[in-house]
Amino acid sequence: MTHSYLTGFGSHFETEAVAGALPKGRNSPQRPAFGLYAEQLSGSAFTAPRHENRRSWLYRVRPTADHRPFRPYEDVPLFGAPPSAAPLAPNRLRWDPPSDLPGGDFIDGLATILHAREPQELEGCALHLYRATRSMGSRVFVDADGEILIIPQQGALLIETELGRMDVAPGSIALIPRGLKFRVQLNEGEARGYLAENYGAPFRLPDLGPIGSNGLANPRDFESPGAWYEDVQGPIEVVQKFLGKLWVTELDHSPLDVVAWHGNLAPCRYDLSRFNVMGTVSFDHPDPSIFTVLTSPSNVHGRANADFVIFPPRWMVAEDTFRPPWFHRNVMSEAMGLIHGAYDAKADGFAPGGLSLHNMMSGHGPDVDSWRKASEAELKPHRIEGTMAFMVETCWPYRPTDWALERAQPDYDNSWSGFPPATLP
Ligand SMILES: O=C(O)Cc1cc(O)ccc1O
Ligand SMILES: [Fe+2]
Repeated sequence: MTHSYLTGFGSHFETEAVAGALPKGRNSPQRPAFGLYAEQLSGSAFTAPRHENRRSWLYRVRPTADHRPFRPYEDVPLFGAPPSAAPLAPNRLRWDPPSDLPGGDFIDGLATILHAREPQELEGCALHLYRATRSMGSRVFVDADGEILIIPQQGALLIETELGRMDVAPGSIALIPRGLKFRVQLNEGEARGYLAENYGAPFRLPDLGPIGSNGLANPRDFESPGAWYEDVQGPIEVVQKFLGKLWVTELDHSPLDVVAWHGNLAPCRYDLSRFNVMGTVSFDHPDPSIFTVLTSPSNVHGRANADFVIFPPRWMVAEDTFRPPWFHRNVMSEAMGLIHGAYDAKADGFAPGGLSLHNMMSGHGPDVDSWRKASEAELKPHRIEGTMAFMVETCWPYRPTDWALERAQPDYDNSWSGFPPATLP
C-alpha cells in the first residue's frame, strides 16, 4: 500500500485525516473539533532559538496522559544491556552479522551493541541491531531516551507512527523523534538492520559552507507521513524505553489515534540514493564529513555528538592519489555498518549486516589487500558500484556490551599485518 507523504526536512507541516479536524489559526481551541484532544509534543526546549525549535500539535481521540503505571519489561535482555563492566581495551573490533540474534518482533528482536554515554546525560548515542521475525501486531514502542534512526539492511518495514505511516525498505532510512509512539510491521519474511539511538540534539542537515545552497542530502527528499489514525479498542501494550531500561503498560485503546497534526517535529524517511555525492575532481581523498547525511551537534562548536555518514556509489577520478580511505587516527569514534555490497577500504571480512568499531585514536584504514590494489591501480576514472556503507561517528568513545564483545571477530588485527616497510635510500 502507498501512503501519503509531505516533503521537506523540518518543514512546518499541517495534515488532517478527517476534514475539519485541524484547528485553524490557533493551537488549543476551547473545544477542538469532534471532541478531539489537543496535545503538544516538544522536540526542543520551549525557549530554544527559533531555528532549532521543534514541536508539533497533535489532535487525538484520547490524550496520552490517560494511562496506568508502567512496570519493568524484562523480556528483552539484549536491548538496553549495559556496556561491559570490564576495562575496554583500545582494540579495533569487527563483527560478522550475528547468526544468533534472538528475533521476535521489532522490540524483542533488538540487541544493543555499542554505547556512547548514557541517556540521562542528554548527549551520546547507542547502536543496536535488530532482527524482526514477526510484526509488532497491536503493541507500540516509544523511546523517551532519544531519537531513533532505523537503517534497514534486509526486509521492508511498514512503520506506523502517531503521525502517520511510512514504508521503509533497505536503501532508505527512517528517523523517529524522541517520544513518538510507533510500531513496525513486516511485509515479508524477516527483517534485519541497525538502529542508532541519539540521546543528544536532534539530527539536522549539516551546514553546506562553500558547497553552497544545494547538495549532499537535499531537504525536499525527506518525506514525512500525512496524518493517519486508528480508532481501535485495546488491550494494547506500550513498551517505553526510559533511562536505559524498558517499561510496559497496557492501554484499552490504540495510542495511534492522532487524527490531525501540525508542526515541524515529525518522523521522516529518506532514500539514500537521493544523496548528492560530492568528492574531489582533482586530487586527494576528502575527509568523510563530505558524506554527512545528518548531524547532531554537541556543545562544542564543530564537534558532532553524532554524524550519520554514508558511502554511496560514486565516481573516483582523483589523480595521483591513493583513492580509498587513508590510514588515520581519529579523535572521533567510528562505528560502521554495511547495507549492501563491499566497502572500498576492506577487501573482505566486513559483510552486509556486520559492524566495525574504530574507537578514538585507534589506528585504522585500508586492509593490506585493499592497500595493495589501490597502490598499484591504474588511475582511470572508476565508478564504485552497488554498495552502501554507513558510519555513526561520535565524539564520545563507544563501549560494547558483553554480548557484543563475546562475538567480535578474533582476528581483525590481521587485516593490517604484513605491510611491507618503506625502504629508505
Ligand atoms: O575508517 C573508515 O573507513 C571511515 C572513513 C572513510 C573515509 O573515506 C575517510 C576516513 C574515514 O574514517
Ligand atoms: Fe575511519
